Formats: sequence, structure tokens, C-alpha cells
Amino acid sequence: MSDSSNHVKMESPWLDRLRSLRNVPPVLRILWDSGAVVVTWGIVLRIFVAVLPFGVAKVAQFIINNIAQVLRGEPLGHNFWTLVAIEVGLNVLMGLLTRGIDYSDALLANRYTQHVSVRVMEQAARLDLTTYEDPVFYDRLERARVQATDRLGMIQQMGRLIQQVITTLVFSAALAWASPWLVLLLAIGVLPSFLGETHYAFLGYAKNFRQTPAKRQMDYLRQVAGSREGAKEVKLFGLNKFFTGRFKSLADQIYREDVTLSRSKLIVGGLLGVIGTLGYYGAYIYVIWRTLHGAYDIGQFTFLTTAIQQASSNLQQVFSTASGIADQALFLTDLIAFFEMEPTVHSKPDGLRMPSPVSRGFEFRNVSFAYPGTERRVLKDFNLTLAPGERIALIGENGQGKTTVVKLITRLYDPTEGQILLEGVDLREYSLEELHSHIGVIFQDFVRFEMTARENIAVGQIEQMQNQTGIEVAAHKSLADTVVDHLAGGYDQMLGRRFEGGVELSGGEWQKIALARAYLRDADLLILDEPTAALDARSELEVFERFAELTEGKMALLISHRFSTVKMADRIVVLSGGRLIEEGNHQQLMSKGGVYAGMFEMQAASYR
Ligand SMILES: Nc1ncnc2c1ncn2[C@@H]1O[C@H](COP(=O)(O)OP(=O)(O)OP(=O)(O)O)[C@@H](O)[C@H]1O
Repeated sequence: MSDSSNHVKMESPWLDRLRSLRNVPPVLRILWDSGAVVVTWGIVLRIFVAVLPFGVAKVAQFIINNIAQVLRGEPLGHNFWTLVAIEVGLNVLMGLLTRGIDYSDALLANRYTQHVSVRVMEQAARLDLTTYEDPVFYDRLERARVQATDRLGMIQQMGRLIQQVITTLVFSAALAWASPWLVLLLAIGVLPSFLGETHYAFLGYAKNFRQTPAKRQMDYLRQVAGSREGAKEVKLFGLNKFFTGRFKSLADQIYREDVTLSRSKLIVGGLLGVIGTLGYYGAYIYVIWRTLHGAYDIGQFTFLTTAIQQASSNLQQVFSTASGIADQALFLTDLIAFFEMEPTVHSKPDGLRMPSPVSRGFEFRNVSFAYPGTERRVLKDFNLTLAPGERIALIGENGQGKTTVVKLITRLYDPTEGQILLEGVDLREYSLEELHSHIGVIFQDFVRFEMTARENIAVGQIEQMQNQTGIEVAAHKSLADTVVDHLAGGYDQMLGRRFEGGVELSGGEWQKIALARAYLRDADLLILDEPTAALDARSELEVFERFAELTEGKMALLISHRFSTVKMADRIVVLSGGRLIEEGNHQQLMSKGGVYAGMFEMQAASYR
């Protein structure tokens, strides 16, 4: 997944800058999607505000000429006070319209942030786990997340650009009318600082790009050292200095890079700015000179100097705004690239529906699997069948590939080689959504949602959120009802300590709640990956007696390190080095006296 954007080439910044402008149309599209009406209003208001300064300067020209007339002893023009009134009116109107622009900008910013954040969440959910294994993806996701809210400036800049271009054009036309030299002088003055700004914007982007891994590290350190989960160990192991020290050294490195760039920008940018000022005064002196030679009256002189000032500052701003947009657009490379990423585990369009009831079940046929970006085969030529009504326990030492089997059967990943079949048909032929809706899984690292007890159970099948009976039945099956009974708020009790009024549960209590999720859906295949690790012995026995009852006639896959539980399975499968090395029921494996018998004896001995 490494593409050119991951390797910003310092030697061709200009090309990259131009290329980055490709991001502008998709952003405009996003902007339009997030609020077409607001966008339209913003543009209309800006057009008005852009041409008003010309009107103000023109009216001022007549007012000043009228005053000059009076100073020379001539009578005041009959429409003088009307002109003054128009001047005031135009300025009042401009103030009001500017406020209108601020208002529409604020609305748009809100909508844009919300729209992009939702799209980032949707896209993150659409992508598969394979993508999450890739650190480049993580960096990109990180930047996309920031960009979702951080690029708001770009929207305002786009609006401002429209306004500045129009104002510049209007005043430049007026200047060109007086003398084309004026426009040329101004343009020559502004160009160098534009090039300078653009160049530094690129360097800034490249720097941020380089710094992303370090910033991710810093975020992580800040989170570990500042989180409730981390606090216990950080305190007891005295890790505070270690974490802070590491954080500081990364922060220092970033600070040094930032300072170097800012310093160079200050010097070069300052010098280029001087050229701009010289251009501006060149034009100004030219107008003075022509006025002294009688080419312009005092009103024209005032109008032209205003026009020079307006054209020069707007032209300068046009360049710097455009440069700012290009800069922001560069940052958006990641957001756009993130939106364009496609999942690698696909759901077939018009994929097969899950047969109901299942008659043949699942089969792993010569499955090998290596995690994306790694060479090592976690599963090698793995074969396993899982028939309806069968409860299989998968056992093996740590890291032998048990959870990986679960990830493959649920198609969080696809096998590197071989096939997984359901009813004799490759799993990839089925609709992913269908498949998932028939499987209930609780992973060992299940999520503790900082939400209410009800929501924590209902996530098992979100449509059942309001089905109190369904939730209670599921809670009863998993023993979660005993936990909920002790909660002051019952099913509406907020769990976890992140939000106000939340209560923390013990590991075992969380586990019972999580188990209820699996029972909430009427799954054909129920998978429990070390579901009882945190349960006490009595709860565990009870959970498993219920599990045996509840999975009657269904397929169940159970991963556990506790042999008291494993014993109850119809078939026990021993995994070692990614291969199936033994299978059979407890009696068969015990009498065989192989690996299982050895492991069982070892655990039993520790209890004697
Ligand atoms: N996302 C991943 N990327 C790369 N390697 C992984 C990933 N997840 C697991 N592995 C590796 O795959 C191997 C098997 O992991 P798996 O989680 O399937 O083991 P397990 O048998 O369930 O172990 P445990 O009993 O400790 O839960 C391990 O060596 C692990 O390092």
C-alpha cells in the first residue's frame, strides 16, 4: 500500500504542488455535498462584497473632487450630499454582507466537519482488518482524522479567493485603464513572494509528513501515561520519567525541525516581501509623478492610489490564498487517498445467502495463512470440519493460531492458500453481511463499550436495542442478569468510568455482559474465544452447562485454556505450529496418551 504520496520527493516540490491541486475538485464535491445551499449563499454574498470597494473608491473620487472645487472657491455640486449618503450606504452594506459571509462560513464549517467525520468513520468501518495491519494505513488514517476537522481553513480560503480575485480584477481593470504599467509593476512585485510562500508551504507539508510517525508515538505515550488503564502500571513500575523522557525527546526533535523551517521562512519570506513593497511603491510614485504633471486631478489621484493599494494587497492575497489552498490540498492527499481505499476482503455482489438450516457445515481445506506484511505461516495446510450440532474445542499453546482460525472462518481475513467451504461452497461466494449475521463471536479482547448495559448487550444485534425481553433472555443465558441486578440503573446503567455516572465492572462481569451479545443473535455458529478466562470457577461451570444446552443442534467453536471446560466438547482439536496434530473427544485423546493427555495431566496436577 505504499504509493508515491508516502515518499514525498523533496527534489520536485513544484510538481507535487501542482499535483496536489487534483485534490481540490474532490474537496469541492465534499463541500457541495455537505451543504449546497450554504455554499451558494456564500458565493453570492462574496461577489457583492468583492465589487463594493470599487464603488466606494469611485464615489470617494467624486466627493473629493467636489471638496477640491469648494476649496478653489467654486460652488458645491448639487448632488454632493447624495454622494456622501451613497458612500455611507455602501460601507454599511459591506459591513452587513461581511457578517452574512461569516455566518454562512460558520454554518458550512459545521456541516463540513460533520460530513467528513461521518465519512471517515464509514470508510474506516468499510475497510477490512487487513488494512489495519499496515502501519502506513494507520498513519494515513491518523492524518485523515486530523484533516477531517483541521482543513476547515481551506474552505474559508476558497471563499476568500473568489472575493480577492474579483476585487483584484475590478481594480486592475481600473488601473490598466489609467496605465497598463501600473498593473505590470504590481504583478512583478508580488510574484516572488508568492513563489516563496508556495515553496515553504510545500516544505511544511513534507516536514509534517516526516513527523507523522513521531507524532503517533507521542500520542501513544500521552495516552498510555494519561489513561486510567495505564495509570496503575505507570505508577507501580515508576514509569513516569521513562514515558515523559521519551515524549520530551520526540517533542524536542519536532520542535527543532519546526524552528529550522520557520527561521528560514522568516528570512527568505521577509526579503521577498521587500520586493513586493518596492513594486507597490513603484506604482505609487508613478501615479504621483503623473499627477504632478497634470495627468490626473486630485479625485483621480485618490482613486488611483486606493486602487493601487487594493489591487496590490488583493493580488498579494490572491497568491497567498491560492498558495494556502494548494498547501491544504496537499494535506488532503491523505484524506482523499483514504476515501479511495478499497477493502481487500470483498463481499460478492449478489453473494450467496446462508443456507438455513445448515446441513454440511464448515470445512477448512488445506488452509495456509500468513498475516499481511509477514512471511511466517501461522496456519499450514490446516484441515478441519465443523458439522451442525457439533461443539468443537480448539486448544493449543499460546500463539499456535487458534484465534486466527476464528478470524478466517468469520472472513475478517481470507486464507493465503487453500479454501474454507460452507456447504461445500467457498466462503468467498457468500454475502459477507449474511455470513456475519449468522455468526455470533466473542473474542478474548472483546470491546468494553463505555455505554449502558443495555447498549453493551444490544450491540450483538443492534436492531434489538428496544427488545427488552430479548435482551433479558440473552443476559440470563450468559449470567449477565446477575451483574445487571446489582447495577443501580439496571439495564440503563452507564458502564465504564469515562462518562458521568458510569460504574466500572470487574473483568468477569464485563465478560458476562459481552457473552450476552453472542446469545442475543440467533446464530448458527457460535464462537467463544476464551470467553471464560476472567470468570470464577463456579460461573465458568454454569456458563458452560448453559452453553452446552444453548448450542444444541448448532455449530459451536470454543477456544479455552481450561481443560475443565474443554472436556465438555464433542470434539477437541489440538493445534500446534499452525497444524492440526490431534483430534477426538476427551476420552479418545486421553487414552491415546498424546499431547492433549499430557497437557490435561499437567493442568490437573497443578490442582492436586
Ligand atoms: N495481526 C497480526 N499480525 C501479525 N501476526 C499476528 C497477528 N495476529 C496474530 N499474529 C501471530 O499469529 C500467531 C497466532 O496467533 P493467534 O492469536 O491465532 O494465536 P492463539 O493460538 O489464539 O494464541 P493465544 O492462546 O495466545 O490466544 C502468533 O504467533 C501471533 O504472533
